[in-house]
Amino acid sequence: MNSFKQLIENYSPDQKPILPVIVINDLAHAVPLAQALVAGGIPFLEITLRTEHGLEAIKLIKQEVPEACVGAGTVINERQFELCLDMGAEFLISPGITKTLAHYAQDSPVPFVPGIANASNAMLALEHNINEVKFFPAEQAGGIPMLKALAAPFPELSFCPTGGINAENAGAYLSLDTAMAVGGSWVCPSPLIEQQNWAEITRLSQIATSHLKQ
Ligand SMILES: O=C(O)C(=O)C[C@H](O)[C@H](O)COP(=O)(O)O
Repeated sequence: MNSFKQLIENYSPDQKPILPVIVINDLAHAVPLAQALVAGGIPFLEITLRTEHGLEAIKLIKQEVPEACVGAGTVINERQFELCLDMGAEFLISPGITKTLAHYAQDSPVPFVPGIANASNAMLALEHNINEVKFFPAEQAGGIPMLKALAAPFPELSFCPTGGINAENAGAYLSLDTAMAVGGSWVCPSPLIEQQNWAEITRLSQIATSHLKQ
C-alpha cells in the first residue's frame, strides 16, 4: 500500500492539504465542481459514496480534470473498496475501521485512510501496518485536545482530522505535527453545489488555501 503522504508530496509539496469532502447529488455537478476546487488551489478531492453518483463521479473527474487527485470517501466495505479501485480512485477513505477492511487494504495499490476516534481503533490500524488515519468526527469527538491526547501514545500515526473543520479552526489543526491534512465540506457546502455557484466555491477554496500557506 502506498502512503497518503507520498501523494501529498506529489500534489501539494509546500502545504499540508485540505481534503474537501464532496457529496454529489447530480452527476452533472461533478466536473465543474472539481474544476472549481482545483482553480481554488485544492487538487485533492474526496468523493463520497454517500450518493449513487459517487463512483461514476470519480471516473468522470479522473477523465476530465487531470490536475486533480481523486479519491473515494465513505468506503465502508470490501465491495466498495474494489469498485473504487476499478474507477481509478487514487486513495480511499473510510469514516471508520473494521478488521475486514484493514485486512483487505493490505493488498491495496493505493493508500487507505480509515477513520479512528479512540485508542483501540488506533491499535487496530497499527496492527495492520496502517499509520495514516482520519480523526473522525474531529470536533465532535473532542477537537484538538482529544487529538493531542489520542496521538500521544502513537507517534507513528499521522492524522487527517475531519468533521466540524472550517476556515476558523483548520489552521490550528494543521499546525499540529501529527496532522498531515485536514478534511471537510466547508469549501464545497451542499447549497453552493446545488446553486452551481462554482465561483464562490473557488473563492472559498482560495481563502482556505491562502490562510494555510506555511
Ligand atoms: O462521508 C464520510 O465518509 C465521512 O466521513 C463524513 C465526512 O467526513 C464529514 O461529514 C465531513 O464533515 P463536515 O466537514 O463537518 O461536513
